[in-house]
Order: sequence, then structure tokens, then C-alpha cells
Amino acid sequence: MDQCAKQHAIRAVNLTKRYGTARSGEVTAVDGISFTVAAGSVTGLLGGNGAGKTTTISMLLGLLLPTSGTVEVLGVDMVRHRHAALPRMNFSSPYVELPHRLTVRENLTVYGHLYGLRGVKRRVEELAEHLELTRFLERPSGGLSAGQKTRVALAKALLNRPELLLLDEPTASLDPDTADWIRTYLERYRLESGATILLASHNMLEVERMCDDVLMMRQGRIVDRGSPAGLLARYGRTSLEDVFLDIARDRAGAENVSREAADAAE
Ligand SMILES: Nc1ncnc2c1ncn2[C@@H]1O[C@H](COP(=O)(O)OP(=O)(O)OP(=O)(O)O)[C@@H](O)[C@H]1O
Repeated sequence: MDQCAKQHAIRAVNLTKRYGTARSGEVTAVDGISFTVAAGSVTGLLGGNGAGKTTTISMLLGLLLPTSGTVEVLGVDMVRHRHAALPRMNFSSPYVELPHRLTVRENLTVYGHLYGLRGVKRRVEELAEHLELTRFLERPSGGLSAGQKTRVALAKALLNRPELLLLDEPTASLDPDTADWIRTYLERYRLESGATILLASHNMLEVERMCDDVLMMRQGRIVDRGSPAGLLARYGRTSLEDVFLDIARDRAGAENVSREAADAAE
């Protein structure tokens, strides 16, 4: 593995995705973005609805082929060799449901086998204990509450002890107490495993709390990046929510701020 791959868990260069639709023609969902994600960091991927976050994550997972550009994950070219990286990464989203009729144990066991894990039974029980799911193991997954489903989705995502965890809105629709529990759990996982986390979120308090670095997307482009504290200082704001609104509404010439920041970093 080269030095760059050790420092960067993700490296995207000029990554572009265009969807072709019969009705409305082409949509450029991701428009030539270049970025790196430092190994061991928690990096936030922010942007309004339709900014291109899910499309970016799908390309990082190798689920979608880029129209152009390159994407390396854990030093592996995801277009050509994604099977070399997939066992070392995982993904969780509250919008992806596990089969409803299977019990929690059955679902996690199926995934454990799909990932080629050894000792699946023990790993499922260990994660159920960590995520306080033991008493739900024999329940059908479809009958769980949103918070319980989120914990099951997280257990699925941690089965293979991923070095890179891609999380799409991990606490969407959870009550503050459950959301806090999930964040604390993820922070502990990062500390103990040294894993890298890329977190797409609309919750600015979550991002301020968890992220070392933030990528701001608008209309398929990365219009700014920095630490939460760095962004607050640059935009002269006291909350990331206000920075987000400045960028989403293109107030204060967000792209100019971004360009100045990029120039300063060179
Ligand atoms: N399969 C598809 N076909 C056509 N257009 C698509 C497809 N998937 C996404 N898009 C479009 O691409 C753009 C980016 O969508 P994407 O889902 O990546 O955004 P997002 O930042 O994840 O949004 P949200 O926060 O609402 O989930 C949007 O304009 C969306 O309508």
C-alpha cells in the first residue's frame, strides 16, 4: 500500500455522475468533485436535498459507476477492483430496510455469511449485546421501532469490523436520547477500531459533535470544506446550521469563500 493510501481512506478525483432520464434528459448529480478523507477521521458530507450526497456514497461503495473520474477506497480503485475493498468497508442507512419477516438474528446471520465471516453466531450475539439488541434477536425485523431498526442496521454494518463505515443519516427520525446513544456508540467504535467514518447528515449538531472535517456539497459540487471550527470562523457564524444556510442559499458568496480557502491551503 502506498503512503497516500495509508493517509487517505478515500480519494476521489474529478468524480462525476450523470443520470439519463427519458423524460427530463440528463441530470448531473455529481459534478467533477475531488476530495480526500483522512484515514481515522470522522468526515461529514453535508448538503441540501438533491446535493449529490447519496450518489457520491453509492459511487464510493461501487454500487454506481461514475460517468467519469476516479474513486479510490482504502487504496483500491472502486471501478476496477471493488471486491478487494468491499470486505473492509460497510454501509448503513435508515432508508434501507432489512427483510421484514426474518428475525433480527436471521437477518444478521445471513449478512454474516454473505460477508464470509467466521464465527457468525458469536459475532451476532456480541454485537447484539453491544447494541442492546439481545432481547430483540428472535423478533421479526419488520416489527421493530425506528430506533431498534437503526441499531440492527448498525449491527449489520459492523459485522465485518469495517475499516471504513459509510453512514447515510444514521440518526434520522430518532428521538434525541436514542440519537445520542447511537452517536456515543459510533464515537467509541471509531476510538477502539481506528476506523474512518464518512457521515452524510442533515443534523448540524451531530456534525459539530462528531466530525473532524466537513465537506459541503451544493448542486453536485463541493463548495467548501474544513473543520467545524474552521468553517464557523471563516463564515463568521456561531453555528454550523448558519454556515449550512449560507452555503445552501449561496449567501456571502460561498463559492468565493471556498476558492479563497482552497488558495490559502495550497
Ligand atoms: N436514479 C436517478 N435517476 C435520475 N436522477 C437521479 C437519480 N438518483 C438521484 N438523482 C438526482 O440526482 C441529484 C442528486 O441526488 P442525491 O440523492 O444524490 O442527493 P442527496 O444529496 O443524497 O439528497 P437527499 O439529502 O435529499 O437525500 C438529484 O437531483 C436527484 O433527483
